[in-house]
Amino acid sequence: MQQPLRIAVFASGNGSNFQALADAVQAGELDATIELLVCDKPKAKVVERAKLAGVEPFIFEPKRYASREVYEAEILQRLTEKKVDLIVLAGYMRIITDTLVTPYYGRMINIHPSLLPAFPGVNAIRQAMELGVKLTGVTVHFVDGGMDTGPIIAQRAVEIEEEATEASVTESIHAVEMKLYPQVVQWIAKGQVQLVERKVQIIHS
Ligand SMILES: Nc1nc2c(c(=O)[nH]1)N[C@@H](CN(C=O)c1ccc(C(=O)N[C@@H](CCC(=O)O)C(=O)O)cc1)CN2
Ligand SMILES: NCC(=O)N[C@@H]1O[C@H](COP(=O)([O-])[O-])[C@@H](O)[C@H]1O
Repeated sequence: MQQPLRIAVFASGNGSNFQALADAVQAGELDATIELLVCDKPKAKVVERAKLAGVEPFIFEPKRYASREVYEAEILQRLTEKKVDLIVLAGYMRIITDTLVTPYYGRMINIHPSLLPAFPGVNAIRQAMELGVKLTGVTVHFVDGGMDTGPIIAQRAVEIEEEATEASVTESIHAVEMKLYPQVVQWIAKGQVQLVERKVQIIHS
């Protein structure tokens, strides 16, 4: 009997993706345990969601640390104590340094609200709307030292209708994310995701 995947979710905001993962675990649809929520914003709604879900929070304030590397070293210690297998970035709005990328390369993923490599970084939906693209979407990728440059695991397209607004596109993208992210984490939990150099192969049973 395979042990559940031990994951840590990193988030900075509302936490709808965290909630989708926690709900999937609760519903028996995700063979994982959420061992830790790491959050850089003490007042973020995701902290409340974690408490309601019984997930231990590790909340930190970057400005209280000498550097990114210092707070990431403290986070790494907690991840090691918790024997975390996979880091899941879910709206975590901090650039991650090699302090975490090096030990967790191939075991750290991110969800991004565009079809990378288009529109990396923050405000991806606004970037897409301002450029007038007709198709955007969602990308789940492994995290490397670059910004949204890691090997792509899965993508889903979202059409931008004529009368669409940033709010309506955000709603459509969130709906896709909340379905896709738990699916991808379950593929990883079942050993169905293989990273070969910079290409990702999904083994569908
Ligand atoms: N090494 C990596 N770190 C992160 C990645 C990644 O692919 N590689 N993805 C991001 C998520 N992200 C966009 O997808 C992103 C998050 C944050 C920023 C950013 O500039 N953050 C500022 C602080 C913003 C704030 O004060 O709230 C910063 O870190 O100085 C850009 C892109 C997660 N990390
Ligand atoms: N650059 C990363 C980025 O923009 N991530 C995006 O932040 C949102 C978090 O929502 P949530 O807090 O409700 O899960 C999600 O849409 C995610 O794709």
